[in-house]
Parts: sequence; C-alpha cells; structure tokens
Amino acid sequence: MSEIRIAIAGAGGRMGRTLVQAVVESDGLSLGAATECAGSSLIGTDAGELAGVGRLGIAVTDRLASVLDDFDVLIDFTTPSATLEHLAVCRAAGKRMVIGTTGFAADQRTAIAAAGAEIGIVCAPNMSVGVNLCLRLLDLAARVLGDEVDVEIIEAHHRHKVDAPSGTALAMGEVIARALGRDLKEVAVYGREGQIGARERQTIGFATIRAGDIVGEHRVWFAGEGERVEIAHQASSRLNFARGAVRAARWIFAQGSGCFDMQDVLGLRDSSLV
Ligand SMILES: NC(=O)C1=CN([C@@H]2O[C@H](COP(=O)(O)OP(=O)(O)OC[C@H]3O[C@@H](n4cnc5c(N)ncnc54)[C@H](OP(=O)(O)O)[C@@H]3O)[C@@H](O)[C@H]2O)C=CC1
Ligand SMILES: O=C(O)C1=N[C@H](C(=O)O)C[C@H](O)C1
Repeated sequence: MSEIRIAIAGAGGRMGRTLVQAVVESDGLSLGAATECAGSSLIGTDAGELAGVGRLGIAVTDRLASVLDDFDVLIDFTTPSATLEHLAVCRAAGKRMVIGTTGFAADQRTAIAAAGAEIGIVCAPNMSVGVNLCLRLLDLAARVLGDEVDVEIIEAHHRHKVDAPSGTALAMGEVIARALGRDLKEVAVYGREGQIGARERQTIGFATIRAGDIVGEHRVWFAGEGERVEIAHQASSRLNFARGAVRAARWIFAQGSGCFDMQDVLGLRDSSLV
C-alpha cells in the first residue's frame, strides 16, 4: 500500500514543527509539503531541518495551491483566517483536512461544517486521546450531578497563546451545557470582578491563566454542598496533540466527505460509559 502524503500548514510554528516530527515517526505516512505564511523568513528552508529531524528535501512554501500534487491530507494548526484560506484551496482541489486551529468565530465554524459536504474534514480543538476521554467523562458527570452542583472550568496555557478561553475549555463547556439542557451562549461567564452578587446555579464559569511555557491544562469542577468532583487533564508534551492529528489524518484518508471530530476518530461518539 502506498504511503499517505501529509502537508503541514504553519510548519514553523510550535505545533507545525512537532507535527513534522510526528509524521516522520509514523509508519505509512510521509511529509509531502510544508507551508508558512507569505513573507515569512522560513520560506525555502527545509521542513525537516526546521523541525530538528534532519533534512527531508521538503522546502517550506507560502503557496499551498502550488503543492496540491504532493499531498493527500493537509494538517492545519495555524490561525482562523489562514485555516479558512486553506479550506477554500482544499475544497476546490478535493483534498482532505485535519484542522487543529482554535479561536474560530461562529461563521467560520459554519464554513468548515459546510465544506464537509464536499471533502473529508476532522476538526477538533484538542487532538489528545486523554482530553477526548475527559469530554465523555464530563458528559457523564454532568448528567449524574445535574443541577445540584456549580460548574467551573479552569484552563492554563503558555504566554504566547492568543485565544481565550481555550478551544478545549469551550468544547468542555458545550458538552456540559448540552448534558444539562442549557445553552452555553446564555449561561457562560467569562471571568468575574467587582460586586458581582451571589453565583447563579445555571451559570458555567470559565477562568483563564496565561503563563510561561505551560503546554495545556484543563480542570473542571463540579462543586456541590459537602463534596466536589474534579475532572482534569494536563498535557506535558505537544507530541500528544501531534500524534492525535496524525491518527486523525490516517482515519480521514479512509473516509468520504463529512465534517468529523476526534470523538469520531477515536470511536467515542456513541460509546456507553455506564
Ligand atoms: N487541536 C489541538 O490539539 C491543538 C490546537 N492548537 C491550536 O493550534 C494553533 C497553532 O498553535 P501554535 O502552533 O502554538 O501557534 P504558532 O503561532 O506557534 O504557529 C502557527 C503557525 O502558523 C503560521 N501561519 C500563520 N498564517 C499562515 C498562513 N497563511 N499559511 C501558513 N502558515 C501560517 C504562523 O506563522 P507566523 O508566526 O509567521 O505568523 C506560525 O508559524 C492555535 O490555534 C492553537 O490553539 C494547539 C495545540 C493543540
Ligand atoms: O494553543 C495551545 O497551545 C493549545 N490550544 C488548544 C486549545 O485552545 O484548546 C489545545 C491545547 O490545550 C493547546
């Protein structure tokens, strides 16, 4: 069987470099192309040397459209606007995508879902197996504990992260709100200050920490009278996310069109926990 050829968008970024490493380490996958934004000093450099895995003979380009013959699946961990540009190119060319970018506006999420009518897409704010297991556990915890507890979501990331709350924290909030029959748009509280009054039970609170080189931490409290349940995940390496993205690329290569997430890739969508 021939290898699945991967293109990495944003190959010079924190995730981009880690993704190159994960692809090179994976059996049955090869790096076919690597991109960076126009004007980047990294254009023309070797993607393998950039990632510290040795020369691969893949020069970083700023034109995804010029390397369409060189890849089967694009893995994109960049920015919302860059991902939407790449989506248009992949949609026109019938190329599959794995999208890890976070911070999308509602209309951008709608555009990604719509593209799923024509191409295969896996889009998830967190590609780690552990976080996706936590999403299932959060659904169960919310259903069991119900309206007897206050829900608070606390996340911490490195000082360079530009979006808040994290995409993962928002996904956790969505899962919990859905399980409790609430609309996250109506009940989310993003930080508190001043004379805010007593807490309303229905709210779901978010607290964001940005500091140093924290890879990614998420902690959800279900706090009641006399007891508190916590579900927490701590990432200590970006390879965790990159290996999940590679797994998603392998999975989507075998699918037709549709917009999926990591719950689909991991077979967790309809899994029973009780
Ligand atoms: N789903 C998941 O599991 C995870 C998701 N993420 C998300 O991935 C995204 C990237 O994170 P991270 O790697 O830390 O960020 P970085 O800023 O380190 O990397 C993003 C890279 O994309 C490049 N870029 C920007 N525009 C374009 C373009 N048009 N074409 C090609 N490349 C472009 C940037 O270049 P330049 O710096 O020159 O602008 C940069 O090198 C974030 O949204 C983050 O939240 C992160 C980890 C895990
Ligand atoms: O920007 C990051 O670094 C991360 N972003 C993702 C998010 O916003 O949830 C996932 C991970 O926690 C790392």
